[in-house]
Amino acid sequence: MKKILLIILDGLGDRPNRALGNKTALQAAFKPNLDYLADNGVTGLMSPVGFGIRSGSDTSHLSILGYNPREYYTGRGPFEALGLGIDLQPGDVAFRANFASVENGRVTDRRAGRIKDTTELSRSLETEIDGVKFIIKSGVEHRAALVIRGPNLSDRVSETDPHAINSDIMLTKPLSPEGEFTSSVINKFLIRSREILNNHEVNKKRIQNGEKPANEIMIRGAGKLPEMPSFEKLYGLKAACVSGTPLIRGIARMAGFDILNVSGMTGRTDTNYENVISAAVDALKTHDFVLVNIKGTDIAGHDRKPELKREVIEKTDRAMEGLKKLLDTTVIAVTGDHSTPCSFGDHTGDPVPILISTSGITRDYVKTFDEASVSLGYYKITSLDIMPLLLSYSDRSEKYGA
Ligand SMILES: O=C(O)[C@@H](CO)OP(=O)(O)O
Repeated sequence: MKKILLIILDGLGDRPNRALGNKTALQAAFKPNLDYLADNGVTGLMSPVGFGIRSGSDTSHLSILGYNPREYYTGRGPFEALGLGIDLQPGDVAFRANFASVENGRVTDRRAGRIKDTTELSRSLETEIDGVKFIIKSGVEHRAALVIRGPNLSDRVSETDPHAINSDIMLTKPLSPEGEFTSSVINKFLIRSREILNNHEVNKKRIQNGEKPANEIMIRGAGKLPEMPSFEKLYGLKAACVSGTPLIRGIARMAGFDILNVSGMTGRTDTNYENVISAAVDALKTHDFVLVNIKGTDIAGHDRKPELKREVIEKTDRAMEGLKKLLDTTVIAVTGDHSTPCSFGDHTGDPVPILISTSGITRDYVKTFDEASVSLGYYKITSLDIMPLLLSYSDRSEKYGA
């Protein structure tokens, strides 16, 4: 039986970009190590969740790990909260929150200039209103998690993220009668937060320095704690997660993974790629399955920066130099969780390249790892097919039938 290393470059898939000579970032990148693995493996295109679905990183990662989101997904919020170390309790409602910039009642930046640190801002917003406790914890850049705790709370409330700039700021609405109390108490919190954030020293300083203020908190992905069987129970695999992204850490925590901390791992484009990959290689000594998530590709896609996306791919590739040596004992798979084309600036339903490499595998004829090349590869699959394939290539599958 072999070990399994699954490396996910977040938002990897792309479309041809004029700035890169009509190539995708993968096509334009110098990536000898990814190409080596593709050449010495099988490749193909993988559609996250299903063909043409514009999945989020939450539903796609769940499905890649074999948890059908249609069965287990209750919203993004609980995973963000768990990933930030909040001990979510049954009855809590959790949200993903963005610190955003607002001018004259309109959102000018959904990410407040990718602000570096919102810890002080989050601290200033914690409160209790009408018997409901508001717990807010900062994540990487503009990201945060909001958890509300109290009796009779419902996740049947609308989001306040317009997902577009120049849109009016929003309040929540109940999505059904059971969401009425929750919506009204959240709106009190949001109105109070605007006041606090607009007068906060951090924002005054940002404006003085010519930076956008983080003066609005927008929420989305309401959900309660999901119930999921552990990864070990599902597959008999002891698993570890190497990711600087709280959402991914939260999904892995829910699945019972060991969550590793790595020096220099930031969850941004400036992460220490060498440390991330070598921590994963180390973890293979003590674990059967290691999941790595590299977030930089998705950040570059959202920010419409094809050169940056190419750079993230090249840095990841360089850090992967030593992986060839593992192929006798390990199945190595590389893919994305969805496409974030730089030309679109958001997730699309385009399929993502996938490679699976290990010694002794029957190779296909593909020699380079990019969207067009792997379309000639062996597989056209959805994310729900990945775990059965990894189990089979690592000689861990149970026989189906007698
Ligand atoms: O967290 C993120 O990186 C993205 C989703 O991929 O969300 P947002 O657009 O709110 O930054």
